[in-house]
Amino acid sequence: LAATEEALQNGGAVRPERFTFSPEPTIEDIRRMQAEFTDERDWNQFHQPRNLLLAMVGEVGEVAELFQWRGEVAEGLPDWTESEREQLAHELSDVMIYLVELAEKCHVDLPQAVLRKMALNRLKYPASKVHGSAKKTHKFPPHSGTSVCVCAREGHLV
Ligand SMILES: Nc1ccn([C@H]2C[C@H](O)[C@@H](COP(=O)(O)OP(=O)(O)OP(=O)(O)O)O2)c(=O)n1
Repeated sequence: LAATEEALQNGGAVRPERFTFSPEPTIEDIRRMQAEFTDERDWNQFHQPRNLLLAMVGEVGEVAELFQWRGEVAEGLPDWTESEREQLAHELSDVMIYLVELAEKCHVDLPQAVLRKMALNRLKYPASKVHGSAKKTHKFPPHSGTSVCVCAREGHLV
């Protein structure tokens, strides 16, 4: 029934089901688990913001290495082996772990910051204006991104 409803909404075309994540762990769960990991090892002394940023960028490089020289790959990575997919899962997790800890150490409440940023994205790229086009049709004036305060809940302006 759901597929039929979606097909009707899409003018008859059946889209493959979207891949979704598990609801847990939350970003706060990840922050807490990584905090426990670093506390247990007395590693906070090394985990200042700049070091975490460099560690994260290094892990982004490791993700890039997995895609290097392969050409474009289709969604779901159909031609990758299980081992290559697991390697990718490890490297993406490393990026996420360092990103979350970097945000923590910079006192950025990441889940809420994401909501505010998505609300700004919606304002900058109204669906009615940009539908089907990847062009940058509108730019904020310089510095407005840092001074505009948007209150957002669940990605919508309130
Ligand atoms: N000082 C450190 C070292 C590691 N980690 C954690 C966070 C990352 O999730 C993971 C990174 O470990 P490695 O530096 O060993 O990197 P890789 O797992 O990618 O191994 P390699 O670089 O050998 O491929 O371990 C950490 O929090 N702080």
